[in-house]
Amino acid sequence: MTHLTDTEAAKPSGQEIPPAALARLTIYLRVLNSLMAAGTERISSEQLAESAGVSPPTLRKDLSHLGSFGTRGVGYDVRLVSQEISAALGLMHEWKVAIVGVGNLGRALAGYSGFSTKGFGVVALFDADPLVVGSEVAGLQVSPITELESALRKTGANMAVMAVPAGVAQGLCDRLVAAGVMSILSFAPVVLQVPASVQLRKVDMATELQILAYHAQRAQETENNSESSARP
Ligand SMILES: NC(=O)c1ccc[n+]([C@@H]2O[C@H](COP(=O)([O-])OP(=O)(O)OC[C@H]3O[C@@H](n4cnc5c(N)ncnc54)[C@H](O)[C@@H]3O)[C@@H](O)[C@H]2O)c1
Repeated sequence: MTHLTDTEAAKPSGQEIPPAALARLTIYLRVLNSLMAAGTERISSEQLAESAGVSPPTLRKDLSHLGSFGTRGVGYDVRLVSQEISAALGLMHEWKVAIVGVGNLGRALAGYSGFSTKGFGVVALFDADPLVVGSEVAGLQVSPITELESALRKTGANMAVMAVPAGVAQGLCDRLVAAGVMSILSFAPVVLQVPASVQLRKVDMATELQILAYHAQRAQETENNSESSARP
């Protein structure tokens, strides 16, 4: 069994972490944070890999993007690795999130307590509907979308979540970018254009469900084929 200590070597500088590794780092972070909450101080790479559902070599390769965690022996220091991952993911930074569109989804996101525990504070809510503007959601008053730029400045929001209909998404996205928001997460089912310097992530649930349906169908086909070939 391989154990590693937390001795830190020089970090590889300026290298971009591949997207698949980045996604897995968030899983390691979740596992490490629950271990920390349970009072666990050290963990072997095998145990951490198993809890995260990856192979130990994958785990070690992913963590190598953050630097070397060193010598064999006593396992990973849970707090240290969690801090390193948080730093690499930009989570030591204070993220102030504005939610644009306070309908079904925006309202649910605004009230989600998991954001603040992960370092994302919702600081502003915007909507265009006069019935929604001025109402209080998750302790914040919904601002009119006409005040987007001034309220972003006032609150210092540096990240935005768009939960608006597809038809208005590009226009609002352009306004967010012009106001200096460089990180945007959109739920609108539409392709958005942003300058290369802006990070845009899209959550497309319909596409995810279609991919899931494809895999479920493939699994069913494989099962049917193996059953028919097993028949005498
Ligand atoms: N609800 C879901 O489960 C779900 C799932 C996947 C994707 N989506 C997508 O997320 C988006 C929001 O979905 P929803 O269910 O919350 O819709 P919704 O109609 O309940 O909410 C949309 C909100 O956007 C506001 N809005 C409209 N135009 C605006 C503008 N120009 N400026 C600011 N606010 C504006 C509306 O007033 C409304 O409050 C949609 O694009 C939808 O397709 C929703």
